[in-house]
Amino acid sequence: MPVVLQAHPTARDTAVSETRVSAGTVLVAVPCLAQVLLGAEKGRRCDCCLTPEEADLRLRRCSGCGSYWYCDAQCQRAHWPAHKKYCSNFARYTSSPAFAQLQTHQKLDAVLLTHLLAEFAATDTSSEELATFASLLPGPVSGLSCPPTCPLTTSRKSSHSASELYRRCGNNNFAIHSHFTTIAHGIFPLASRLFNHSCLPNAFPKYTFDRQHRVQMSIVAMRDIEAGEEICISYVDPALLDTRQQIFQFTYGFTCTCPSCTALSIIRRTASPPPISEADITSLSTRLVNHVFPRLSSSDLSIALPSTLPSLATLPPSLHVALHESFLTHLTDRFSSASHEGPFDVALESGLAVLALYVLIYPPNYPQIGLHLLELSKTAWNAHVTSPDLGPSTFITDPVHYARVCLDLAQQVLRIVGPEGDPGGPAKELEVLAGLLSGGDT
Ligand SMILES: C[S@@+](CC[C@H](N)C(=O)[O-])C[C@H]1O[C@@H](n2cnc3c(N)ncnc32)[C@H](O)[C@@H]1O
Repeated sequence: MPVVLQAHPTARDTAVSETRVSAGTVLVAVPCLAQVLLGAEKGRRCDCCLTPEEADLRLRRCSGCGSYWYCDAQCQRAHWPAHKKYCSNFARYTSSPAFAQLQTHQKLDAVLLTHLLAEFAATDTSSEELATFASLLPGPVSGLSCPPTCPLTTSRKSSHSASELYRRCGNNNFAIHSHFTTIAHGIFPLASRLFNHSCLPNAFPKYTFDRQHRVQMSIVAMRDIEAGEEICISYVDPALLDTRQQIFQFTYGFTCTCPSCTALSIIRRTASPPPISEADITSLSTRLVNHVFPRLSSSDLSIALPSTLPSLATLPPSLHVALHESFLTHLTDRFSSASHEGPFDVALESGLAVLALYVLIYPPNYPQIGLHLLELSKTAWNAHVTSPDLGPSTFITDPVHYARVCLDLAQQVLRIVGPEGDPGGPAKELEVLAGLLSGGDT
């Protein structure tokens, strides 16, 4: 493992790279200690390895509780040492008034904590994973009231109380995603022990599911990292420009001082209110695109993604209003409502403005940039197929060329994170689109 811990002035420790690593390198791969599926995924994925039900995989239900599903006997056996601690009590627990009155996110927390307590009851106390979890920094709120957990059928007393473990759940809890959409929450003690947060991270956690390794998190370098450089991941979506600092304080107990947060705090002191009228949003979008992609012209629409970060600190004051979360929301709404059925000139122009904002907010190669480039490429292809004449207002005169440029960039960005989550997804879409764009129909 090319990662070592070093003392950090405010965060106890931080992970540092021991050697130079290149973009795409898996820095560490760690197992999941306990996980809980989101409600919408329950019964659709194996509770042990998170593999989704497919035509050739019918999940089997636990006959003891009727609430857990497995690929097969192998997954059920792997889950059983912990699951048997709450299996016979689980149905009574979830229908109890104490559980029923919890909000959805509290129910998830309560079941995750139950799973964690069952792991502690089922596993040898000398387990490194459990010891690492127990040694994690607790969250900021000390008098946190622990949600009701399912009573365990065990006589063995854990040396850790539920409330002690619960204090470590909030700030050491990862959203497990497939194709960059959350499907479950999980505890990965070693990753929690190692990685601090930055809104401009140089690494990204991806998840893979299989029966052999169950659920695994891999921390991937998103760019080349020098020996001695701190390795950080982002705990929240950096695009939460207005709210992320509150989340850090409330959930994690720190104030983020990364270059992006420092620049934002200065910008916020003078920025005007966000634009509301359609005309103001359109004018701001155009100025933003011209600033981020100065080489973009109507004759050659090759988008050049800046290879070094266009810093928020050097954003002209006239563009500071673009950094309100509501502006990004306006643009993404405009893009998604027009990108399937048109008008395509609106979709392509608002989509380019979203890309300009993403390039400012996210670090180079962040998957959201690649996913958005894929959407832009699909939109340009749809425009070519359904409305070959985009009309005089659009600056994109050759949608097929534009689709190719966006596809190439999307491939470059998404290749760095590599295969993750379920089969299919963006990797498959890239392949299909590449096939269409290389066909004779252009
Ligand atoms: C998942 S742990 C990270 C590992 C931790 N540094 C350690 O030594 O165990 C999360 C906690 O680390 C601290 N932390 C993480 N990122 C930080 C940052 N950028 N600045 C200050 N504290 C941070 C906070 O206390 C947070 O609740």
